[in-house]
Amino acid sequence: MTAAPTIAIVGSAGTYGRWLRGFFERRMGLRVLGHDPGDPASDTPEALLEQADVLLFATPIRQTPQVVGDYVRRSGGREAGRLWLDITSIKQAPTEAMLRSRAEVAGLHPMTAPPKAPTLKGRVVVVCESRLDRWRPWLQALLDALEGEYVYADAERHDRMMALVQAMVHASHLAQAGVLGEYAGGLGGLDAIMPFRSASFELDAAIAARILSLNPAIYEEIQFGNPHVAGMLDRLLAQLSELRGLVRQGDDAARARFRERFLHSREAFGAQALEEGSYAYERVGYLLADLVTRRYASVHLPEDRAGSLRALLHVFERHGVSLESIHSSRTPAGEVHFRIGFVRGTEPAALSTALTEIAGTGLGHVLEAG
Ligand SMILES: NC(=O)C1=CN([C@@H]2O[C@H](COP(=O)(O)OP(=O)(O)OC[C@H]3O[C@@H](n4cnc5c(N)ncnc54)[C@H](O)[C@@H]3O)[C@@H](O)[C@H]2O)C=CC1
Ligand SMILES: O=C(O)C(=O)Cc1ccc(O)cc1
Repeated sequence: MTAAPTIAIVGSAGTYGRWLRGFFERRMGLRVLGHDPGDPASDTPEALLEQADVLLFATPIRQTPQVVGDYVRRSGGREAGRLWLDITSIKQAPTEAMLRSRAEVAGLHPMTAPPKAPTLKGRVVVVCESRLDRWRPWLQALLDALEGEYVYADAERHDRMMALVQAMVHASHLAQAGVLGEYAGGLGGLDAIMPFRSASFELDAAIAARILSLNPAIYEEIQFGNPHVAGMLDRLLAQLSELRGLVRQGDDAARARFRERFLHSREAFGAQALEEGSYAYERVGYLLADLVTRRYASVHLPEDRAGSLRALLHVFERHGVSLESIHSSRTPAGEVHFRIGFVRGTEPAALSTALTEIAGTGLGHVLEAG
């Protein structure tokens, strides 16, 4: 084990492979090799096995156990004393395949698509520590550098959890997307439905849209590649069937049964989870409401120093422009920017002068204004 190991990424041209290369090179200052059939200029598998201390599999879920098996064969024992990692969304089969090598083994599962930020700060990462010894301190250094929120589980427990955390959520939103598609003819599609939205509908539609925008192979495999999913779908379907039966029955007994079930689920959640979840929902509701503000500006403050936000706000104050909301988030480069909403009736000329002054003095970069 070395303090600055050479990393090799299998699947280096993929979405996560590219993000990870940037992370290892820029944030950890490590040498990175990579192989990907999609990138003819990438290194050969043999170069990876010959030169790398850490091998990381970032390959499609369905292929990963087979790809790992291929590397076990090619490596032929050279992997002893090295570390093999994977980031597959399903853990059991890839982990079993990696354990057939002589390498130390850990599985990581970032619960997010590669973010636009340079690290996984604030994002949950599941860690399956399968066979760790001398690489444990370096793995910890990697986790520290990634800045994630870590939860530990063995591969089997991970997959059971994912049947709920991912497969159930995806399945129910895909079902919603299907129903919305079927209703589109009669009601005019999502464009016609959205003006009637509740915050819940907006969030659910956003989740469905997100699922439908990302790599379909991942969503397919999260359903089809996890042995715990079929049982979860049975339960989901049973719950919906029972509800449908009660609604069709429609009498007081059915309503009583509905209330009973409702109360039962409330108890199962527990008072604290209900309170926290409801509060989280309210906060998101305020955020969504702020985002529909007619007049807004997104501003990046290039000077990361105490007082620069105050200086920015002072410009609005001097031009008589009142703020309605202010939120911060990250640009694709990982820089913080502020989205500022202005009160109804804001004078467009005053706002425009203020924004011109902000850009002109270099106080802030105005990324977007409306
Ligand atoms: N994209 C996401 O949102 C997340 C992905 N993951 C996991 O990360 C892994 C990779 O996902 P993505 O980067 O999104 O997929 P991707 O499809 O963008 O990338 C996979 C890459 O692997 C390459 N590949 C296929 N067979 C190979 C082989 N034999 N040797 C070397 N490379 C090979 C492909 O050419 C492709 O470039 C998956 O296991 C997925 O479950 C985990 C969390 C989130
Ligand atoms: O960021 C999102 O929308 C996702 O939920 C993406 C995602 C896809 C697969 C994973 O295993 C984890 C996260």
